Amino acid sequence: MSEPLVAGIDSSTQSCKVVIREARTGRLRRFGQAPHPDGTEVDPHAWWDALQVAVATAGGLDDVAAVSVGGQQHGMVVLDADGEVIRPALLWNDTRSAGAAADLVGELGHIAGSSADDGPRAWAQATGTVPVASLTVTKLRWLADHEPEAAARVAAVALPHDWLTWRLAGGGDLAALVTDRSEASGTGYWDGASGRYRRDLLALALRRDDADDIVLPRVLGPAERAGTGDAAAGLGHLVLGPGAGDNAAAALGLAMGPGDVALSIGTSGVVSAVSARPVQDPSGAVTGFADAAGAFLPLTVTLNAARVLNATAALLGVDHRGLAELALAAAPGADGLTFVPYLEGERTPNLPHASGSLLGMTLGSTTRENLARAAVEGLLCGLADGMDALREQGVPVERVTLIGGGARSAAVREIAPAVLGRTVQVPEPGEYVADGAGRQAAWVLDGGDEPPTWTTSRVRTVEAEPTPVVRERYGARRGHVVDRVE
Ligand SMILES: Nc1ncnc2c1ncn2[C@@H]1O[C@H](COP(=O)(O)OP(=O)(O)O)[C@@H](O)[C@H]1O
Ligand SMILES: O=C(CO)[C@@H](O)[C@H](O)COP(=O)(O)O
Repeated sequence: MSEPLVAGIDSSTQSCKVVIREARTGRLRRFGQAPHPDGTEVDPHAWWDALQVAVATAGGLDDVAAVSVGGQQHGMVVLDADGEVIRPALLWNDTRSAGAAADLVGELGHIAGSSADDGPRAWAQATGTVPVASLTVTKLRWLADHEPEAAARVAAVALPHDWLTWRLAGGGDLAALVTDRSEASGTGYWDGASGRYRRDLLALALRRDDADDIVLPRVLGPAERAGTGDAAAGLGHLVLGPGAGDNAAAALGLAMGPGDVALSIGTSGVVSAVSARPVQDPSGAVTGFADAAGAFLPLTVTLNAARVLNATAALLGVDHRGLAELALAAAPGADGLTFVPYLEGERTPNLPHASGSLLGMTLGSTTRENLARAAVEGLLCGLADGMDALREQGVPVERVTLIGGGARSAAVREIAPAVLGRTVQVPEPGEYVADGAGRQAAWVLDGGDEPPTWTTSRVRTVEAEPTPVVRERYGARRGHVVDRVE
């Protein structure tokens, strides 16, 4: 009998990736990818179209037994009573709901305590996370305030991966929408500690008294079947997994355990760790999300990661390889140049209106090499701050693994251990989110208590002389940015 195959999908910010692997061993059979449109507001049908192209490029799903979808977190997909998308989705990196986030934090402070100042603690206790513009709950408040007619039509709220799983199953009935713990925990209206939706917070956000009638996706367990594919589309043979948020899927793909920390350099910069207990950080630096295996995944996220490299390479007129060569040709610390990379505003620290800054420019330091190095060091400093925040929450940091598109840069790989002041594990370049989704699909198919053990990729350990001065300077200078001109 031939080996059953599973597919893992990563519907990420910039593209859709599909890996097809053997269910038992994890051996890679096929891969496909298709781009997503640019922008922080995207019609979900564009993700569906990209998924079709990526699947076709990966040789189709005819011989595949099970599939799970991992995806960018938090995006607001609002559906009307007929299951139609009401407006383009607002993505995790869309900062227009920053004011709504501040309003919601203050309002829960008044409800739970005596003043707006009690808000951060109240939210951390209620949902594990203090809302910022990235979270779905703040996007719903923005909708209620700016497009009230659309808000009044909302019959269901889904996230990108929930909506894609639902479409794979044929769509139709809103009651068929499902999600998993990791994604529910990123909405801002689900309490990871109790495993329950907080419909009072949904009602608060949408300013609707009838929020109990709004369909929220059923939250499935880590290896619970989400049903089967759409028979009318020839997908009836497919078992569907619950899927997961991208960071939780990556944790499955890397088989992370306690002490493991993933540093993902995609559109977002993410520092995440598996934790047996929920984390509630009233400072808002660490979000108390859940993972895809029944535990928790506290993480910190920056809005500025791989695209900082893209922008710097474009400015210098080089490709990724050229940028890495320039950065590695400069001395550590870039002769005193510091690049605070808040090009898209920032989420951690919560500075949605900030712009980036280049500080410490002198006639001597203003070179192409130093600019390239400062860009790499700047984005890594943001991640190093995130790692410190995790530690402050008692999360152990023992092994650090570098993943995401930015990890393909030799400069990022070589400079990361210097900035972080510790060795870094670099697995072979790969699609660890899609792999994690695939591993979940294999787990659902197998039905065991644990996900199958897959052969892991070769891992290189990268060391470097620590350069603490880089973080010291960054720490002293990151407060000197100005707001963007709107
Ligand atoms: N060799 C490289 N050096 C630096 N950045 C790279 C390299 N290869 C890919 N990237 C960047 O990685 C990003 C895509 O990474 P990915 O993790 O897939 O992002 P996302 O999950 O946000 O869609 C793109 O911005 C791309 O330019
Ligand atoms: O907002 C978060 C996590 O809270 C981001 O990690 C998004 O989930 C997008 O991830 P990428 O597409 O950049 O990998």
